[in-house]
Amino acid sequence: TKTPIPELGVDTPHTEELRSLLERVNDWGLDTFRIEDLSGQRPLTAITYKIFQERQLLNTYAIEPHTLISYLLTLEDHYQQVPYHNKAHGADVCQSMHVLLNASALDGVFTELEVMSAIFASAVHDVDHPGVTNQFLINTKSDLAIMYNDESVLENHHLAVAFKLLQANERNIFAHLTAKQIKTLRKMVIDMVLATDMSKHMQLLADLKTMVESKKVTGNNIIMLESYDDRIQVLQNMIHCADLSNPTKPLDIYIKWTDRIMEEFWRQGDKERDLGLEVSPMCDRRVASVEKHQVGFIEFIVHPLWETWADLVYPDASAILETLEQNRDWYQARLSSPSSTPGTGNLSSSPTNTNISSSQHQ
Ligand SMILES: COc1ccc(C2=NN(C3CCN(c4ncnc5ccsc45)CC3)C(=O)[C@@H]3CC=CC[C@H]23)cc1OCc1ccccc1C(F)(F)F
Ligand SMILES: [Mg+2]
Ligand SMILES: [Zn+2]
Repeated sequence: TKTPIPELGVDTPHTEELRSLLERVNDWGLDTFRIEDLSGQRPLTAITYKIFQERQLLNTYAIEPHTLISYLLTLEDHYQQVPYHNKAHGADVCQSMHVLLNASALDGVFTELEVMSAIFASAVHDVDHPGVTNQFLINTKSDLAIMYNDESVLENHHLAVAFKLLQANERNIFAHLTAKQIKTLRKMVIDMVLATDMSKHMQLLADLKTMVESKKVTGNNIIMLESYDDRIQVLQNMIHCADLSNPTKPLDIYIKWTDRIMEEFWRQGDKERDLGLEVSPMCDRRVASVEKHQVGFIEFIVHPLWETWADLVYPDASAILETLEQNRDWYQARLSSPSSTPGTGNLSSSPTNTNISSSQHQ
């Protein structure tokens, strides 16, 4: 006899409002920040629990609700309180992956196990992120860099933490999977989370372009993926797209993510300065060029990736690509013309030019 689980998996006085917000879990641009506030600071548990229910994964894999909630709450508690790579980002990438999996060009393409692997991988993909880059961990000869020999240090750590948490019986959500299913899920989750290391970006994108050029579809425009390599390559690009989806979201949400990543990189710069290390150019709050970074990020990384993804699943991601291009133009415009109203030094914040410091950092 255990304590009954609340309807939405989390204890909150805002059940009505949270329920209606979670009804929109299938929509691109869901406001994860609002869900964080309404769920008692449990966005990852609330969103992932809703997605598992929505996809009937608890029934398909005989997952006990208590076990899923226990795993999700503990997973969420292992996300660190850093400005960007915190539990809200985990929740956001998980929900974004959920929507990407619903593309009609992918209808019936992935098995239930592959779908659960993708949702799980997204939810865990940045767990225990310390708010500094791989390069910083390597440069400072951190225990993590020593442990993982400078290779995808963060991403290896996220995976190890995620799987370690499964070892407790009360958290083992995969207890009723066969040995073969667990083996397959584990390999796919490892392959997906390792693919979120930005140093793999160029290779991932090159392979995706090759796949688009040789795209094979069925009669009703559904992509055919024969080999494991093809299937995992698409799933790797999906989690990578979800991880790089901030600039494709509604502008007010995108700006909040920008504020958070800037603060996280600037705090790293502060640490580098205090350690007498060379401050990475993108981490120096004294040479703040927020708009320049966003325009560069979209031009060189985000748009090439999303343009290729939009080709693969055409026409499913066209609206997302449209929003990305509008957001790029917005930042571009603020780059060329200084702010119209004098005195508001902060240029990267919301259209109403509110002061950056007013935005909430976790
Ligand atoms: C919402 O905004 C961002 C969200 C996530 C990231 C993330 N960035 N990166 C890397 C950081 C280094 N990168 C580059 N370094 C130098 N020159 C260029 C030129 C174009 S990219 C790039 C490539 C992207 C990560 O590894 C993070 C972890 C995993 C996924 C994505 C995360 C970056 C955001 O804004 C951009 C940015 C912000 C602040 C400073 C610099 C940048 C900058 F534009 F530089 F990225
Ligand atoms: Mg990461
Ligand atoms: Zn991430």
